[in-house]
Amino acid sequence: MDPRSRPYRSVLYIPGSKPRALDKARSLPVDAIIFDLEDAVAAEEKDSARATLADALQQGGYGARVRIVRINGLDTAWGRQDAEAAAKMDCDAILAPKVSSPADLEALAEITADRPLWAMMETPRAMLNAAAIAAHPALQGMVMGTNDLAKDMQTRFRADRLPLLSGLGLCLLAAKAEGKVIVDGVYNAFKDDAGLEVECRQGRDMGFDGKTLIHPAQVDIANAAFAPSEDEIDLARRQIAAFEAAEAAGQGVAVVDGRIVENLHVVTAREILAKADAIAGISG
Ligand SMILES: CC(C)(COP(=O)(O)OP(=O)(O)OC[C@H]1O[C@@H](n2cnc3c(N)ncnc32)[C@H](O)[C@@H]1OP(=O)(O)O)[C@@H](O)C(=O)NCCC(=O)NCCSC(=O)C[C@H](O)C(=O)O
Ligand SMILES: [Mg+2]
Repeated sequence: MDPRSRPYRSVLYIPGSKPRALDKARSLPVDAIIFDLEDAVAAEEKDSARATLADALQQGGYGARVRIVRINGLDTAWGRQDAEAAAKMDCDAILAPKVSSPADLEALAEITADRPLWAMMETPRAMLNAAAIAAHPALQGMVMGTNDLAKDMQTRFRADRLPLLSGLGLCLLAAKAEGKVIVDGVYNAFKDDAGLEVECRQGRDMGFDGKTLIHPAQVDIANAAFAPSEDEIDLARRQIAAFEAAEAAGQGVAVVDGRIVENLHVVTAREILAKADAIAGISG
């Protein structure tokens, strides 16, 4: 299946070291899960987390949720063992942290062979190399790592994310140019629903496929923000009908709600309906 035809509205990080959270995720309405061996796992738990995670994935029960395993970097004490173990796990993709160039993906692919790869985009160099990273043939998707990016850029937190926008934009352009999935970074204040909603809306407006999350309480907000709204679905249907009627009458342009509708708008309208169908398919 084309990875871009699946919804990625909500992508929840779960520490690979926490059996209770690993179990809870089996019943959460998330589109994808990042099973984390990196930052969410303490150094002394790295080895046991690898085994705990392999067991949980082998037990299964994650349904249609896309299962992505985030390993430690190959430049750490745990990276190589993580990569070898992840290549054997029952998962859909392996996520490499702090990717800065296609060479990082190449080094991982030598260990993980034909497993699909995702890249954490979270260093200033990754922003500058985004196009080359997105073009790597093994790469399926990008995840913005806005915490690490903010750290490396020495930015201050701003609700409008102004300091991060150039990096977010570069990665979006790169992913879209290569037809790869791209999901936005996390919102750390997991009890601040209003702030999360604002950031989800910004991410959706910018073109992200969804948002990475750290807590189950964030899931419904992301699912709603990244799904087509009833109004968008209704407009898409009316645009398609109006354009087909215009075409049948020998015209190349229709007008709906006072705005022109051309072939390119119909492409967008069909994508909206396809996404709504895909969401209904996994929710129903
Ligand atoms: C943030 C947390 C530490 C909060 O944990 P906790 O205090 O246990 O929360 P609750 O008591 O409210 O939990 C209620 C129940 O929900 C389960 N739970 C909590 N978090 C998750 C989760 N992420 N996935 C699944 N289930 C979860 C608890 O087990 C409770 O269940 P139950 O007892 O059965 O009711 C915690 O949420 C947490 O650890 N979150 C993940 C943090 C994480 O993954 N961080 C790393 C990723 S972020 C990052 O690195 C981004 C990037 O690299 C960058 O640079 O930006
Ligand atoms: Mg990070």
